[in-house]
Amino acid sequence: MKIGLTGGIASGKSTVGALLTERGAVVVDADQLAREVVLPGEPALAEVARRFGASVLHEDGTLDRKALGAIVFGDRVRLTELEGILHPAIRQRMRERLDQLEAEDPGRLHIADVPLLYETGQAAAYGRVLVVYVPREVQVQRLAARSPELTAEQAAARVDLQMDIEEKRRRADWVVDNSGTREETRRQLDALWREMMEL
Ligand SMILES: CC(C)(COP(=O)(O)OP(=O)(O)OC[C@H]1O[C@@H](n2cnc3c(N)ncnc32)[C@H](O)[C@@H]1O)[C@@H](O)C(=O)NCCC(=O)NCCS
Ligand SMILES: Nc1ncnc2c1ncn2[C@@H]1O[C@H](COP(=O)(O)OP(=O)(O)OP(=O)(O)O)[C@@H](O)[C@H]1O
Repeated sequence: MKIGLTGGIASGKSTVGALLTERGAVVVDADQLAREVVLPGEPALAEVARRFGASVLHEDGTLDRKALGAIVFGDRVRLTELEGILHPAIRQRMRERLDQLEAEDPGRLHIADVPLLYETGQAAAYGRVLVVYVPREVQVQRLAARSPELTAEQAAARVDLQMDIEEKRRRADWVVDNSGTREETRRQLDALWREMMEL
């Protein structure tokens, strides 16, 4: 069965993904695929450069992610334009990667870490969805701590570009609350893993 892993920005998806990997799951990260589809030579990179201009490229032709982020995370219309270029390519790659991994090793649990799983209407593609939850204030705090270049307002604005995390928690099949210590999260994962193994 394919399982979806989601949450909000800086809620702890990668942290939980690593705990699941430790236990034997195979996790495919949509943020990683989003990087692959804009590598030099990929059609999506050419399209991004055409629409957003040379200022979003480094001198060697690779994507300047910080420069592009500074444009799109401050402008919903431009973010939607970027998503229109990248999301179809990311989705296709996710499907291919999961199918390939499942064919190679059907006994394992295959998990897709997709930050925008609910926003992009993909929940139905997964048998179960696990949401990594922290309250909005903790999201903003951890995002600001991880990205010192952002002001508190910019960190809050990035959080608010996504669906409210309380709504994601309501829609979830499983919830891991990552607002406590890493040890507390690990303990929740141990219990959840036993449940997952019985699927
Ligand atoms: C704008 C880009 C180049 C900035 O790159 P950067 O390396 O600084 O950030 P990174 O990709 O690691 O994303 C960090 C986090 O930002 C959030 N985020 C990314 N894209 C979006 C988006 N379209 N809407 C809301 N939040 C987003 C996610 O929580 C993600 O985990 C990049 O985020 C991007 O290409 N975004 C569009 C593709 C997309 O929607 N990716 C989300 C996963 S499918
Ligand atoms: N339980 C915790 N206690 C304290 N800090 C934590 C905890 N879990 C994660 N963090 C920190 O919070 C930040 C966000 O965690 P992580 O990168 O796992 O989130 P994410 O949901 O994958 O983020 P994004 O979607 O933005 O890539 C990281 O700096 C991480 O080290």
